[in-house]
Amino acid sequence: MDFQGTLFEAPPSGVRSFAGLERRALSRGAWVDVQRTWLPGADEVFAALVAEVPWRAERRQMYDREVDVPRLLHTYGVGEPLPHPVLEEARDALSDHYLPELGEPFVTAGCCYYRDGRDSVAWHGDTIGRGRSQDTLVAIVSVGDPRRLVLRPRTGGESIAIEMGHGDLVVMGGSCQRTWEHAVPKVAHAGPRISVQFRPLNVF
Ligand SMILES: O=C(O)CCC(=O)C(=O)O
Ligand SMILES: [Fe+2]
Repeated sequence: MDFQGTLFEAPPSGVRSFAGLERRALSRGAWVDVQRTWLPGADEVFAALVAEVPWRAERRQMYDREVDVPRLLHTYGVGEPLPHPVLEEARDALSDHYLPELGEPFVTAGCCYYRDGRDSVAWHGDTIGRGRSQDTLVAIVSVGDPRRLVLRPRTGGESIAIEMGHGDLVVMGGSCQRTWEHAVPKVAHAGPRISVQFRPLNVF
């Protein structure tokens, strides 16, 4: 390798490049796409999200008591500006790239803040709304410490795990929300991680 070689290396790909996207077909028409280190400026995006998202803790009823949902949340609805311009570019690039399959744009951005390894989300599908009955896509951009996204078929069977690292893109597609479930399990040690999930209209 001569010195000049490094001068001609490809620049960081940015959100318009899906060249490294890898699709993994799951059963029953579900699939996941993974593109590592996709989001440029992931450090800056992480800092902007920590500082600017109006994070709220949710409570939910668990048997006879109310408990904290173990992560902080905020959702940006249709037309609401996102806390960093790169996230808007990312959403628009995803809308363009997946248009042939999805047939509509991504319009909302759900944000989740996992403060440490005790924060998590239990097994679920994003089935409030159309995900219950129709194929759809949910695109996740992850920043901060890596955490595992685990997926399992609803009918039973082996689960798979995908590590979501700083700047990675993971897209769940096809029947994934209704035929599979996903979770982010607790771990003994983890620093903060923020997930941004882009969804089309009426998918939650
Ligand atoms: O943390 C993640 O990336 C996944 C979050 C998730 O599945 C959800 O909020 O529906
Ligand atoms: Fe989900």
